[in-house]
Amino acid sequence: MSREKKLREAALEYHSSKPEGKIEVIPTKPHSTQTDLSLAYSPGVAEPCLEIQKNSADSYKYTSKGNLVAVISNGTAVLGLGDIGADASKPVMEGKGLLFKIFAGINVFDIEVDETDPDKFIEIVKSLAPTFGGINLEDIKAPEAFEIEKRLKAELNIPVMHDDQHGTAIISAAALLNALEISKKNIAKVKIVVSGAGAAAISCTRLYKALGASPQNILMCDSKGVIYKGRTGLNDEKLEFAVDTPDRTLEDAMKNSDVFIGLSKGNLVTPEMLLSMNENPIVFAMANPTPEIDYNLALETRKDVIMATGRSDYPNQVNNVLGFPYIFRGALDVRATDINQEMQLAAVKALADLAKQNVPEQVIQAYHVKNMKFGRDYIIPKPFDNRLITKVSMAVAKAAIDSGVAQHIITDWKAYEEELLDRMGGTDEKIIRQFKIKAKDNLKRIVLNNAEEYNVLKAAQIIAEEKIAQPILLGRRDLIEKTKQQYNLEIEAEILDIDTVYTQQDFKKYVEYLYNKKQRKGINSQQQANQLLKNSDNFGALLIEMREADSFLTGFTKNYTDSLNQILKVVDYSESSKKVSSAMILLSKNGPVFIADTSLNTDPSIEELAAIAEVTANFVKQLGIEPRVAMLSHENFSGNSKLSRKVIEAVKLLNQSNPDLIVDGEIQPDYALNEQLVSEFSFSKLESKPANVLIFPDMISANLSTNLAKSLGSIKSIGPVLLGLDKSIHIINRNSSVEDIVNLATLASIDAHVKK
Ligand SMILES: NC(=O)C1=CN([C@@H]2O[C@H](COP(=O)(O)OP(=O)(O)OC[C@H]3O[C@@H](n4cnc5c(N)ncnc54)[C@H](OP(=O)(O)O)[C@@H]3O)[C@@H](O)[C@H]2O)C=CC1
Ligand SMILES: CC(=O)C(=O)O
Ligand SMILES: [Mg+2]
Repeated sequence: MSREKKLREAALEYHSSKPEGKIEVIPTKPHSTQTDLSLAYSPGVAEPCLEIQKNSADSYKYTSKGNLVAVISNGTAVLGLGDIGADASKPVMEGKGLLFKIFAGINVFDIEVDETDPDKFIEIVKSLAPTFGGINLEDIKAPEAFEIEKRLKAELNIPVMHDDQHGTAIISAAALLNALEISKKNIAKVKIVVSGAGAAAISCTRLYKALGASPQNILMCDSKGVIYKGRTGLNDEKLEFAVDTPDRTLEDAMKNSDVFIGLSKGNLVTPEMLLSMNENPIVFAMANPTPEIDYNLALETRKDVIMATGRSDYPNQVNNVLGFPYIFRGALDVRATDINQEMQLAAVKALADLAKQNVPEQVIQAYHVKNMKFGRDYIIPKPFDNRLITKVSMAVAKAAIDSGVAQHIITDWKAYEEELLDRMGGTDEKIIRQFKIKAKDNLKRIVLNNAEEYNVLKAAQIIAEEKIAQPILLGRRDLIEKTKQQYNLEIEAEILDIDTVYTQQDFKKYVEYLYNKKQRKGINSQQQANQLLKNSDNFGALLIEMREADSFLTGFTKNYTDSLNQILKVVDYSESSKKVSSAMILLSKNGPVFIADTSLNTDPSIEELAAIAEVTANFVKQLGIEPRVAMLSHENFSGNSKLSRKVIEAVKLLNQSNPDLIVDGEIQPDYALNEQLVSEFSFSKLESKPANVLIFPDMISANLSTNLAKSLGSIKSIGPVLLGLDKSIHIINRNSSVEDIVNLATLASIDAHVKK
């Protein structure tokens, strides 16, 4: 089956599967009791109605208006499909609604209006306006679109934007600035050919002019060919771009041009036309769904082309999806009365700048590549980049305030940034963010072992860039450099070359230190110490023992206990009064839950169980969280089984050694984690609040339960963290993901704040 046919079938199946379409409405307030209904509806609902009657601005306080946008179309220019009517435009409008929601948390009512007369259409939209915080006009053909937008902007005091005009202009301008930078061309000097003279083309070209493009270097073509001075029957917008030129066709126009902007129809550009352009041509074939020239055909035709389309399935998607969600987010958040040019230019700059920053791991994974970097194939951020919401929306909100169209002034930008991130991310992301904030408080030096591995190197890049810690790369220098080059990674970090470190002058001091410390404890000659330190696990751990760095992360290429056994040869754990154990952190919707011991002590004794609880609780305190420890068993406060009696004895020990620690058991996990259920035990030290530390009676049950929760509950986790050592040393699971390494490094860094 051809690619097109497959896509057609998949798209029809996607839309027709139950429930049909792409959007539903979900209540946001409780609605399960009679009391709830008497508040949601009659009689309670009358109260907010009367408040709004007194002060119409209160509709933002008592209704969802402030976060509700209308996506309105009359179906006259639907994508590049043309005038297919209001009815047929609905899938696109629902699609815009979906994108508004997933990328900016904005609710949308899509409204398809069967009216092509501009005056009547304007009246209809105006009469609907009280429902909405903003209006996104979509797929309305030129020239009517210009008049419709102009009048609605003037006559309504909520933000109105015709997406095909300004959304497209903003994105394509950001991409154009970056493409020009890559091809080392000057916007004021390049010859630009624009195919299309409709809503999108006119508005985009106006913005390029505002950014420095020279009017005499721009040739615009519509369905009848080049728009030249003297051509009859041109509307005002087209007249604005009429130039003196002998060129009459798109083919003529494209000769010796530098930039092609396609906002017209599919397959209008031939390979010959592309070949007639200057060196390093920039081609934005943005018609949807079929570009003016196919992506692959363009690249087969010439290698030096910087190519973009409006589609998701090729690199460089220049599509207004990168704009409208964030532009409206910023505008709604400051209750802007307009979306003006200052706000649009701020969005252009934010987008162009973002493309030059390193790409987050989550985006790289979504596109199944190893790295993306500013260049020919990456001139503009990807839609799944979750930095867009902060970068673009904040820039837009700020520009709205500075240009005087905001009714709500943001002063605490850090808090606004947090609000945006909270709006989009789940609790798990919020928890990780808070850990990162804590780690950044006191920048620690963290040694990352096996740094020649891509995942470790990429994690190091993120750790350095986000200033979570200062990474030191431990591994083979030649391989580290090779991986860096292969994946185009730039990392600011010192390298410790494990292959040459022992040939260096000061290596002796490590050998002597280890020998002096561990003689009579298994290392009884300098030669033995020397040999041990050629192993990177041992060497890394010794660096922390000797305080040459603050934290050590290893384990990527080994199994957990092999790494641990190496480390324990070097660190002084026997002097530690605590139990060496490990904990996993589940990032539940109610906050982090710490589970121990998940990997080391198979069947701990009473004393060991108490010690595991103690080191875990201490670690939780270090993170700034008050530990509430539940000692788990298969029954609640009954002591019927041997297992439960072990747990009860451990609780007693803990009560003696740590009288202030909130700890109790034996209790079942479902009770310990549920506020209502735990309050059944009024005598318990947990005092009606759920626990956040779960100590299992043995390692197997802890390990299996954690895996079960992660798999069935799709809960994210961090860990395991290694507890009970005097130093911050942690072991990642073999082949951990980049995200797992970064998260564990974050906790290791906080651990190092305390363990000096
Ligand atoms: N990638 C993106 O983000 C976006 C892409 N677009 C795409 O841009 C295109 C235009 O959309 P929009 O401006 O809203 O629609 P309009 O209906 O307002 O404009 C369409 C324009 O295309 C011109 N055109 C039609 N056929 C030809 C042809 N054979 N040669 C040259 N020009 C031609 C029309 O010419 P005439 O004036 O003579 O009728 C008209 O100027 C669509 O394909 C749409 O999908 C739009 C918005 C965003
Ligand atoms: C992307 C878009 O809005 C269009 O093609 O019309
Ligand atoms: Mg559109």
